[in-house]
Amino acid sequence: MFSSLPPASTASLKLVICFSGKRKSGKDYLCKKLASKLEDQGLRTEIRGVSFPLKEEYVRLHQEKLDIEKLKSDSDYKEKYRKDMADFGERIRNQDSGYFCRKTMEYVSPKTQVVLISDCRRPTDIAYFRKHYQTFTIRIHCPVDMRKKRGFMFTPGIDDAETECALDEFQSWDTVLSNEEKEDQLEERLEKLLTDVINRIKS
Ligand SMILES: Nc1ncnc2c1ncn2[C@@H]1O[C@H](COP(=O)(O)OP(=O)(O)OP(=O)(O)O)[C@@H](O)[C@H]1O
Repeated sequence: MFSSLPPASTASLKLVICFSGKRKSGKDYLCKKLASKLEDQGLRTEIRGVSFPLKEEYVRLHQEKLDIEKLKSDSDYKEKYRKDMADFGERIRNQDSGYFCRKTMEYVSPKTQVVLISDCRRPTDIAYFRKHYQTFTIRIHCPVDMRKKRGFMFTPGIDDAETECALDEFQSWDTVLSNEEKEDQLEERLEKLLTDVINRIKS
């Protein structure tokens, strides 16, 4: 029923950058910053999420009138449906752990050179991208106090679930990036990250 072979439409692709981090650690924020720096270097980028096709299929299969754009944003709306969607994703992943990784790559333009995956949550996500593409993996660290300032509130059943914790003990990141510093320190780290990513593309 499922196939986890990568889609064939990624002819120009040089690198898949995998972001991981706890809720409100700054995955989307840093993903956009890095994408913008890569674009400045003349590279065509695209931000995708493992959860994007999950959300799209969840909406398609459910009778309720869900708003996909609101589900992709940081609103209360997203929080309300997060748990049920996670369970839905789990059922599909149990049959094919690479299903949503492959699905999200199906939407990538053939002209895209660097894909940034904003939300890797499991070792199987990392394993999928490493198996099929040249990758660069990034774990974002951000203290809980700072995450709270950015909108995090511990929610039992979500923040202690596998979707939020499965990569806590994962060790083999290409880099660990702290997102607690002041803006100028972060800028320095992003420039270093950009150099490392470009080197990976050239390797
Ligand atoms: N270094 C930073 N400086 C200023 N604002 C930041 C910084 N990092 C993140 N933010 C802000 O904090 C909030 C949470 O960040 P973001 O949405 O990127 O987190 P996330 O890890 O993608 O969260 P989620 O897991 O819920 O999707 C956003 O409003 C974002 O703009």
